[in-house]
Amino acid sequence: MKDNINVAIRIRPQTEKEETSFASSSSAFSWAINENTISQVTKTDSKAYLGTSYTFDKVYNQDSKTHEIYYGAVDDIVKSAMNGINATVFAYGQTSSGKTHTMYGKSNEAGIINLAIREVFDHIEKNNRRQFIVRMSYLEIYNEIVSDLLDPNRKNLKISENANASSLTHLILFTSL
Ligand SMILES: Nc1ncnc2c1ncn2[C@@H]1O[C@H](COP(=O)(O)OP(=O)(O)OP(=O)(O)O)[C@@H](O)[C@H]1O
Repeated sequence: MKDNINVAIRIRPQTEKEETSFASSSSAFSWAINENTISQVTKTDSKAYLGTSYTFDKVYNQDSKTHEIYYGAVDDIVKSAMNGINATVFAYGQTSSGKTHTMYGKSNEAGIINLAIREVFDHIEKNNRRQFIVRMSYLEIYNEIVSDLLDPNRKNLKISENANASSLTHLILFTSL
């Protein structure tokens, strides 16, 4: 991978409500995708640029499937993690933008988490000369409260710094109270 940080955008299809309000709004604009750039265009002409464009490492349109995003933007990161390189994949976006749909998936479309876990265990199965220890935690950070979602009592977690971490790496640990 070329850079340490890659940003991919996924555009989700409009809901029926959004379609209706889009059709009736005179100030609404649309987005045109040109390779990795999205540009604001008038809603009637995808070539009539309104001036604002943003470029990302990857842009996936509303017809894209989660497995395309996984193999285009995530699989290399999971593979490097399996070779000892620290890696993070996270979804960021306003409410209802499609984070859960993309990361968690549905019964008919596996999410990024499912596909990543499958890759982790495929890698372990193919490398049976090495010993792997897989640890998992499942945390929620909501309104600055950290909860352990695997704890049936959902205790809030205390955040503390790891005193042994080097001055360059300030590792924040989530610990149970
Ligand atoms: N790519 C997609 N294709 C079809 N439907 C989608 C897509 N992305 C999201 N949706 C639908 O849009 C709605 C909102 O998506 P989702 O719940 O994933 O948003 P979210 O970002 O997790 O929201 P929140 O931050 O409020 O939890 C859901 O009904 C979901 O099924």
